[in-house]
Amino acid sequence: MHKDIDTLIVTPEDMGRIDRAAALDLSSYGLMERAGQAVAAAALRRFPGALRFAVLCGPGNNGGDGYVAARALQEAGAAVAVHALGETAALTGDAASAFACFSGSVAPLSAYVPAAGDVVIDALFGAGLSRDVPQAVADIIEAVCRKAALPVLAVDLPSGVDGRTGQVRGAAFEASATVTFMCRKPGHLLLPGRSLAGDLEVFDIGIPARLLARHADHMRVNVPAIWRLALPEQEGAIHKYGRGHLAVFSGPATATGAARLSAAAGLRAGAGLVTLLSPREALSVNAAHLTAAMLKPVDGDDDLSALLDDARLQTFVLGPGFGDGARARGHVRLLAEGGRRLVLDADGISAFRDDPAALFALFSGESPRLVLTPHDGEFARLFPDLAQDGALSKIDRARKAAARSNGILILKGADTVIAAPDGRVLVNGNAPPWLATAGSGDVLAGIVGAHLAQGMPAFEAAASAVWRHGEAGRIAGEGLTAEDLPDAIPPWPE
Ligand SMILES: NC(=O)C1=CN([C@@H]2O[C@H](COP(=O)(O)OP(=O)(O)OC[C@H]3O[C@@H](n4cnc5c(N)ncnc54)[C@H](OP(=O)(O)O)[C@@H]3O)[C@@H](O)[C@H]2O)[C@H](O)CC1
Ligand SMILES: [K+]
Repeated sequence: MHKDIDTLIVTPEDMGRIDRAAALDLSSYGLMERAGQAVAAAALRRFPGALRFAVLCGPGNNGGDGYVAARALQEAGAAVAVHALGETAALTGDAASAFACFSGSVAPLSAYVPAAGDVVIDALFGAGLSRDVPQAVADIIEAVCRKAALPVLAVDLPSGVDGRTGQVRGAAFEASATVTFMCRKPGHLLLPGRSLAGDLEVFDIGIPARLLARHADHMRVNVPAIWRLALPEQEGAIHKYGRGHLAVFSGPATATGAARLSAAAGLRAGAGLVTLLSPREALSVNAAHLTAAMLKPVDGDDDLSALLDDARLQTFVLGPGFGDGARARGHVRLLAEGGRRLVLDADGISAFRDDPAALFALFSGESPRLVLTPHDGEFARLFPDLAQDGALSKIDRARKAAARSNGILILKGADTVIAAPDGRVLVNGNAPPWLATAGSGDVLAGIVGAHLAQGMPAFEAAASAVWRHGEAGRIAGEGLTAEDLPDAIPPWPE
């Protein structure tokens, strides 16, 4: 995968390892000093009208960053009130040094009374939050965010947001902005953490990139640089079969629209040919609405078997509006045994709810050629134990599900996660909120199918599809319907 550290996502645990490795060569207090200075600079830049900065400092190194920021703000001539959670005498290591360098007074957290004109610098907990916040902190959060509605600048993470999962531990600040260090953490990208962090600034405190790359797991933000090298050939492949042939299964006559949305998206996303495989009873309704896509009758496994004699048909989308679970299972078996690539969505996923292992067995053992596109509810049907395990982050869930199914997982949502069986994970961030509309998932399945049909490896096909789908949502704009999305699919990024 691409090496740039700007896209790297690092868990708090890995960041701790990286800090310890960095401390062998660099002063760890130097890192804290730069972190705290960056927070003070962001505070002055973002809140020029602040009457006072209320710096709330916790018992660990997040609090240490707070003491450095408080000193820097004071030196800049700003009014500062510092409040500490717990005994400052109990501070150790770098946090104790940062506290010792701060010459102003420090009052207990409980004595903080939010005042109009205050900007709160939240340095209570960062990467080290290990359980629900204490009641005293929940009370302060309530007073600051709800009652006084003061602006908050969070140090590393809004206190209460779990950096590994993005989940709220008891209560969490809602920050206008967050300054984090070196790399984004999962909690900055996964909901609800992403929306609680506000504007995110990633500040380089001087940890060498080689340490980050060596100690980080394979998690990144989904940006074009990651899959650009896997894009299909743009020139030369003139023949339309050269751009791949995608086949999309239609549902019954009463539910054909979803598959047509997938088919339209597949054409727009670059498949040379798209064929809709329709039950005979739905042929006329499909024919009435199709222009560029072709149409073939498929009622049962015999029809499909005959079709699979055509070696040009390598890529299929099954699920949008499909309905019939038993038929879906039969088709999926034939496609798997025929070595085909498959995007399994919606009803295609639900068809395996009683025996997910049967699905995984069909696609085991080779490089992935199954792409699963569940939302949370569909995910729970195939992976009930993972869905119920509250300790897992969305990243963990997608990664474990990919390993179990030997498929690429697109775990959908406003914070869609894409995972491969080999452990690579991407978190998507370009989807506008209005993309969550009926039929949007059918369009995504069609784009993935088109990318697979053009010969992209499954992980890159999925990741680039999620990205283009997000861009299409942005381009189509607020108020879009799913019908608007295929035409808004952008060309490949430069
Ligand atoms: N490279 C970097 O990114 C740098 C980051 N820095 C900053 O350091 C923090 C992480 O510091 P750490 O000391 O590991 O963790 P915290 O300060 O976030 O919190 C640990 C202390 O908080 C206590 N704790 C944890 N959860 C709770 C809770 N729910 N209630 C009460 N107390 C809690 C914990 O106590 P334990 O009893 O669990 O031991 C600790 O006392 C990072 O976020 C950055 O801000 C550095 O500046 C250097 C570089
Ligand atoms: K914080």
